[in-house]
Amino acid sequence: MARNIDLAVIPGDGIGQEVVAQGLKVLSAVLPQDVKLETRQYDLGARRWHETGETLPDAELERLKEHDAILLGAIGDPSVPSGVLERGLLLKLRFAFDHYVNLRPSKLFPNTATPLEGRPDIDFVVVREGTEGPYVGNGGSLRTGTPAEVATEVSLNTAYGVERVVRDAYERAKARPRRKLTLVHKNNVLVHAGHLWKNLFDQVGREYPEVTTDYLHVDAATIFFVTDPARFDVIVTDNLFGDILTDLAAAVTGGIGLAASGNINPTGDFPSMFEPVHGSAPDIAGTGKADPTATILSVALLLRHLGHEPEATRVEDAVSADLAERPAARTTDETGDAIAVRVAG
Ligand SMILES: NC(=O)C1=CN([C@@H]2O[C@H](COP(=O)(O)OP(=O)(O)OC[C@H]3O[C@@H](n4cnc5c(N)ncnc54)[C@H](O)[C@@H]3O)[C@@H](O)[C@H]2O)C=CC1
Ligand SMILES: CC(C)CC(=O)C(=O)O
Ligand SMILES: [Mg+2]
Repeated sequence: MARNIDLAVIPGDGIGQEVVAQGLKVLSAVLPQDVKLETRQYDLGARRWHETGETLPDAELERLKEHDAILLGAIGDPSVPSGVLERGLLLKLRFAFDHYVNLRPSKLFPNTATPLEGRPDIDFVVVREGTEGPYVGNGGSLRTGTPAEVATEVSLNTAYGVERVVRDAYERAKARPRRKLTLVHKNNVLVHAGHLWKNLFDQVGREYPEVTTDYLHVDAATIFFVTDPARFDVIVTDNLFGDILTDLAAAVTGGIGLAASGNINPTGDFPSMFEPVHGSAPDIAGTGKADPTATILSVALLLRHLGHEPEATRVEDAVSADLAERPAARTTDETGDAIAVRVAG
């Protein structure tokens, strides 16, 4: 495997620009001298759309394919109609690069805010399906804008798509000490998609007798995320449920500013993409209040994905140490600097 890293960087919108700068700072600081980091910035997002009407031109998509991985900040801005950039840029990337595993780890770090009593030992990972479900854009509206309007948003679930993500989740569960996998869906109501998921979950599970399994309806899962999150080890779920659950997971494990993610293409046919779970946070953009930790932890996931395990661990340890001593009032830049100093030293 090539030791050098050829990275595409899409800072995007709002705080995306601010947090990605900190992620890159830490990445440069953690890499040993014999690993060369090459980055290419892609100007994609609201500014580009206003100037040219483009979201993600095909030529850029082609060029992005050539990189080892992508680091993304966040996409979306109030000045652009809702969905234009989210669908036309972010989801287009996830679908085009077949990021079918959306990996979202949750850990309760020391000294972080949590509404949970007794600071339980939370360490779970959500494997969110990334290319199907209600996010495929299969829908439309009739009699738009009239009192008789009807709108549909169809959830697409294929045996191919479900089986591969379920199998990935079993593999991850098998490799962890607790070896437990929970399927979250809503198969008491969404019977067509729900039964497809449950049947494949059970079928694939027969190949993993060492993994303990569990099923929860998504509404009940939200209860346990708050009352008993330590019960979870690996969770596998669909695109929409996973999106919602992982914001909740972030809120109970230190805040949205700490939640990292990887959009993984496990086959290696396309570059995987790493980004914080949060969005562009227009309410705090430009204030220096954005916490860059989620992006820095996403850099750790990126390093691990590219085979730089010691460096990934160094970043995670540095974040943990920084959080344990982090002063209350810190700017985005100061947090990036503090973690960069720790990984370098
Ligand atoms: N992956 C992506 O690029 C995502 C993009 N979005 C887009 O971002 C825009 C804003 O979406 P929202 O629903 O407001 O979600 P959001 O995640 O941007 O913000 C929700 C709340 O969390 C806070 N927050 C988010 N990140 C933070 C950080 N690093 N440090 C401190 N506080 C932070 C914000 O200030 C806000 O109060 C929309 O256009 C949305 O579509 C939303 C989620 C993911
Ligand atoms: C903005 C959406 C496309 C996605 C989202 O909220 C997420 O992936 O967490
Ligand atoms: Mg989300």
